[in-house]
Amino acid sequence: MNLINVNHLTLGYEHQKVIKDLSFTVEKGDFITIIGANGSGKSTLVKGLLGLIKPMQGDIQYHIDTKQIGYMPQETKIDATFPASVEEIVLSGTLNRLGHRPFYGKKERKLADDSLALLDILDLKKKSFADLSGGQRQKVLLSRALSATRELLILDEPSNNLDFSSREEFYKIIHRLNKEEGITILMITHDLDMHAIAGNKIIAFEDQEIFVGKIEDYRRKMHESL
Ligand SMILES: Nc1ncnc2c1ncn2[C@@H]1O[C@H](COP(=O)(O)OP(=O)(O)OP(=O)(O)O)[C@@H](O)[C@H]1O
Repeated sequence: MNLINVNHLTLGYEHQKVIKDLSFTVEKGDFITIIGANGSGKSTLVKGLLGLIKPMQGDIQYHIDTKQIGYMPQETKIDATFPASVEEIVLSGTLNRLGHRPFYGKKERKLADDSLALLDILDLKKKSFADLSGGQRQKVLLSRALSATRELLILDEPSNNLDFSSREEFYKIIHRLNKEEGITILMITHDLDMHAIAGNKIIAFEDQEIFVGKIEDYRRKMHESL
């Protein structure tokens, strides 16, 4: 089942085209890794998928309620000294579900608790975000995205700033969410270690072209070009 169809998409800013004629599909259960050098267009693609910038050419067709797309930004884009508790941050993931109600209800609180429990960090609920380690903060931000949706998550460099073991743990969690919870994942990563690149599909921004395909085909291509 296709969740998103990207058709001949060209994206960019004013007169600069960053992504040209890109086509791919996001199917339910996919785990798509997005790699590429700094400035190659990864975040631009995510902005396009989130509807924050409009296609210059081509289009994106959604076969999913766009409210069911959860986004986890780079941790560096969040002020770590932001004076909020873990609970408040994770609850804010449910804002889209509130509609016209001004306050969080029982349902939202349960969802936030469930999301924390899913990542085994319910014990952090009352802590201040500012007091957490980098790895814990990433999990809190992932819990917030899970409070928004269990359908499709877009993760922007979730392993940024994490030490080796926290990174390994984080990748394991994301894989579990994909395999066991059936959550479709699109993940930007800077981690070019082929072992870290996992999932079933890859979008690789290269010098002259964008490779879209299966991870094993990408591995083979890289191997052949050595
Ligand atoms: N708001 C903007 N206005 C104009 N140009 C932009 C804007 N955001 C990004 N760009 C340009 O678009 C190109 C792609 O940037 P983008 O942020 O998508 O790259 P990226 O692959 O995500 O990089 P990084 O790995 O550093 O996050 C770059 O040349 C960048 O300067």
